[in-house]
Amino acid sequence: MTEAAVPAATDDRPLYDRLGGLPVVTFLAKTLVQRAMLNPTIGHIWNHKSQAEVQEEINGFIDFLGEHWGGPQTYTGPDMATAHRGMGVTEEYWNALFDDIVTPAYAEFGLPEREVREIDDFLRSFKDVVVGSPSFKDVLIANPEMDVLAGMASVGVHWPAPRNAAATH
Ligand code: HEM
Repeated sequence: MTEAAVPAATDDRPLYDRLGGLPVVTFLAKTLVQRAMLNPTIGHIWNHKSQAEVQEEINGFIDFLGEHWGGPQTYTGPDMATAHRGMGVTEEYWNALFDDIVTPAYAEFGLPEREVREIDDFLRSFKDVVVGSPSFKDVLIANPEMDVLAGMASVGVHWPAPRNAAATH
């Protein structure tokens, strides 16, 4: 990023515009997914994804970020719990994503502190609906008669757990 592209701390435009719009959001989305695929801890998740699936995922990610960051995009994909339910994302995977990929990228790409804070808070806010789901295949192995179209809820595996599940009253 050139010095001229760095937005002032008082710039009141949406994050999308302060970052530089579609070219920068596209670059961030594709670079993060590309590095996730190459990462030794989480790369295996993409082992059997087709080129088209990966490209669709990146395009969906661009729309998702654009919609939330003030761009013109409309995200039409599944909500984040649905997108990651049955993926088996663990705490270790989550930490690999941030420690190996996301956090180093902020400095590498010279993003200003304010934008780093907003991006980081945004991405991390999805932790509860990304991390902790059992893998769908493991649920099936434990319940071989499960109706896979009815999903894991049909055999009593609810993820994320209903918000009031832990309530004691
Ligand atoms: C270790 C953590 C994560 C892993 C391993 C992961 C992995 C994946 C994979 C493999 C897909 C594609 C699903 C498919 O092809 O059906 C996906 C979808 C998606 N992920 Fe994640 N993800 C992680 C964290 C996040 C975070 C922090 C966000 C930020 C909001 C995010 C946003 C999305 C979105 C928007 C999609 C849907 C794209 C679409 O279908 O249009 N993911 N994720």
